[in-house]
Order: sequence, then C-alpha cells, then structure tokens
Amino acid sequence: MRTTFVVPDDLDAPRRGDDVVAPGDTIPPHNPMCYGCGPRSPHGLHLSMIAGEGVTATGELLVEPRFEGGPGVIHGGILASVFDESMGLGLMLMGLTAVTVVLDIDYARPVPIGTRLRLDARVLGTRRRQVYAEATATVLGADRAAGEPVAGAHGLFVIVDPHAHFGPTRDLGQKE
Ligand SMILES: CCCCCCCCCCCCCC(=O)SCCNC(=O)CCNC(=O)[C@H](O)C(C)(C)COP(=O)(O)OP(=O)(O)OC[C@H]1O[C@@H](n2cnc3c(N)ncnc32)[C@H](O)[C@@H]1OP(=O)(O)O
Repeated sequence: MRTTFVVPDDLDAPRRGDDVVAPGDTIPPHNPMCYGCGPRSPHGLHLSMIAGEGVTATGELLVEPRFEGGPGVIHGGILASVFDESMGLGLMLMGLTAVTVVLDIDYARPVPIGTRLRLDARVLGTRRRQVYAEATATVLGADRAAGEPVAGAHGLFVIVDPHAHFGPTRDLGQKE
C-alpha cells in the first residue's frame, strides 16, 4: 500500500477493554441508525465486523450496484466510509468512544460491482487521546495475486466523552 500518512513510531500499545465482546463475536453497532453499521439505517452500509485477537476486527462487504461510482466500480467515498466504519468498530474493542479526525485512503485497484471484499482493521497504538488504526480490503474468492489488498486506509481517531460530544446533537438523531 502507498500512503503519505505518517504513523508515529512512539505509540503506546493498544489495550483491549475489559468488558468487550470476545474474539469471534460480532461487534455490536454503536448506533442503530449509523450509516456505516446501523441495522436500521435505511440506506446504510449495514457493515458488520467480527472481533479478532487483540484490537483487530474482520468483516466482509458485497459491493452492491447501489455503491457504484465510475461505470461498474465502487464509489471512492463509499469505500472511505467502509474503512472509517471498520476501523471505528475495531476501535470499540478498546472499550472507549473515539471519532475520526483524519482518514487516509489508498485506492490501489478499481473494485468492480459484485466483488466481495474482506476487511481487516487493526488499531496500531495510542498517544494520549489519539488512536491510530489501519485497515485493508482484499478480494474474496478471486485469483488476485496472493490476496494483495485492492485498497487500504489509515485513520486517526480522538477519544471523546460521548455525553459531552453527542449531547448537543443527540436530539437531532433519527429515531428508531
Ligand atoms: C454513544 C456511543 C457513540 C459511539 C460513536 C462512535 C464510535 C465508532 C465510530 C465509528 C466510525 C465513524 C467515525 C466517524 O465518522 S466520526 C465523525 C467524523 N468526525 C467528527 O465529527 C470529529 C469532529 N472533530 C471534533 O469534534 C474535535 O476535533 C475533537 C472532539 C475530535 C477534538 O477536539 P478537542 O477540542 O476535544 O481536542 P483537541 O483539539 O485538543 O485534540 C485532542 C487531540 O487530538 C489531536 N487532533 C485533533 N484533530 C487532529 C487532526 N486533525 N490531526 C492530528 N491530530 C489531531 C490534537 O492534536 C490533540 O492531541 P494531543 O495534544 O492530545 O496529543
């Protein structure tokens, strides 16, 4: 993957939260109406991620026709949303709330509609309130050389107090 995103080399190791789902279990959506993971979001991605060991998560995404950008391929903004959400869900394994402040995407190959992608997300480490994460997308069931990623992402998230952060906007949220 090629990127200009700089991951500091002095990060603290990520620590899994005490009261989070076990490896192999589905990470619950943080908001039922979330565009990325919410099961009740009418036009959302409905992304679901499975907890791995440590602070890692995996998922799958079928590139549906509604995700089209250029003729026959996924829209780059959709893929950015997929990465944002997959890293965000992985980060929840730390048992905290954090929001994205920087999202960096490497669109390495065009991704055709109908492709089934495997998503791998991993928290790299923390520095004070900052949390660094990365994710990759590889094509499932294809003969693409040795599972080379078709896209990758880095994210910088900042830990927030959810009540203070979402308090002023919570009433604007769509109700279930
Ligand atoms: C209830 C449950 C809800 C769950 C929700 C989500 C979970 C899952 C989500 C799922 C996925 C979807 C996710 C989504 O889509 S999240 C939606 C998109 N993101 C946002 O809306 C975030 C908007 N930004 C903010 O609200 C503020 O900037 C926050 C609150 C984040 C920080 O403002 P605050 O005034 O509080 O703090 P600070 O400014 O002192 O900064 C603090 C630290 O952060 C560092 N910093 C800040 N910005 C940058 C930057 N650009 N590059 C590098 N570093 C940056 C800064 O240097 C400092 O570092 P340090 O000096 O401490 O070292």
